[in-house]
Amino acid sequence: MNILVIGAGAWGTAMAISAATHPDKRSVRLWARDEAQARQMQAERANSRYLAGIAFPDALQVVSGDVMAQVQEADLIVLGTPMAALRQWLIRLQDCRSPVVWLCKGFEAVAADAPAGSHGLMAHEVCQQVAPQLRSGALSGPSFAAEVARQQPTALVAASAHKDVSELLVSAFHGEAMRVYANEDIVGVEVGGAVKNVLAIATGLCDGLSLGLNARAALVTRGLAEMTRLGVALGARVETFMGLSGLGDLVLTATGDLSRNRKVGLLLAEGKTLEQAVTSLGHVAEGVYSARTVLARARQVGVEMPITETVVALLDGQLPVTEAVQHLMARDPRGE
Ligand SMILES: NC(=O)C1=CN([C@@H]2O[C@H](COP(=O)(O)OP(=O)(O)OC[C@H]3O[C@@H](n4cnc5c(N)ncnc54)[C@H](O)[C@@H]3O)[C@@H](O)[C@H]2O)C=CC1
Ligand SMILES: O=C(CO)COP(=O)(O)O
Repeated sequence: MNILVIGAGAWGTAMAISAATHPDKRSVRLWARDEAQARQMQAERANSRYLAGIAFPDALQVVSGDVMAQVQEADLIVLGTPMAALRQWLIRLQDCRSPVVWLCKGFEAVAADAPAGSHGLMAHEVCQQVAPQLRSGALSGPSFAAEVARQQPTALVAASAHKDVSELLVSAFHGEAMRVYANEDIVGVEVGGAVKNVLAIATGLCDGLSLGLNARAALVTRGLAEMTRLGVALGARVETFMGLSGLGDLVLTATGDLSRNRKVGLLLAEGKTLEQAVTSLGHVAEGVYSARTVLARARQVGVEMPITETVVALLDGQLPVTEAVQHLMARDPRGE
């Protein structure tokens, strides 16, 4: 199988390493848009900017330049870019004959001053809009790039409306260190992947303010409830939220110190501005860009998401960090 990964950040690189170490021989190319970065990776046989200290396997080739020539030769195209670049890539790849899958977890961003009622889309909705003929899907689930790149055991979920696409994803990545489960519920998988990032900002804040383990467990549990409410209202299945891309990724991201979204919350608790927090990461934290859209979509379908609402107020500078918890605790009592 010939796999092309587009986007050489932490996650694209980790998944390219994972596919290239698969016991069944694969040819894996990792395409970087920055030619200087590609040359450096070729020389060092590592991605020192995004995944320092992890050597590339022999079957991984780093490429740059004319991407469409690379696309022609691929049996599977994996988009490893952030959500913000997804739309432009799907437009470029709309006539592609091979399946295209994405790794990004988020909803399209909306500007703070966007007209009321405007909202961004989930990745599969963007695909339906700009490239409906593509055979496409998403790969998601609890997975820190550094652990996947070091071949530490990981389980992912392959979501697609096309059975042959999820089967291809399973055969591309399922191996000794990685299990890949298929799931037809792409709405549930994408809602889980996007909302857990927003909730991880909240738990980072909670832990940074030393509010305790009880508070963190409450945020994770009530966060799962609001994620599930939104997903079901958008057409997802409840069970998906008990799976890898729901509870699994929420627990990982909300409690794991490798998470960039959690780190944003920790940095805000330290008194950093949002800009300082985001700049210091050196990687994308999708929750920062998705939170407003998650809330807009929730309001549109009449779903309450108090934790997300609090995170949005914080990110928009409408609520001081120290008042965020009182904001949540002051809510009227209700049934669980
Ligand atoms: N890092 C992780 O552990 C995981 C990340 N993800 C998701 O994967 C996505 C990417 O995350 P990371 O790789 O960690 O981000 P990153 O910040 O480490 O790297 C992003 C990469 O995308 C490239 N890029 C940006 N715009 C591009 C464009 N238009 N064309 C081509 N390349 C472009 C950047 O140059 C950079 O190499 C995010 O949506 C993230 O939520 C999902 C699972 C795990
Ligand atoms: O999606 C991830 C783990 O599954 C990575 O989370 P962060 O983007 O918060 O690092």
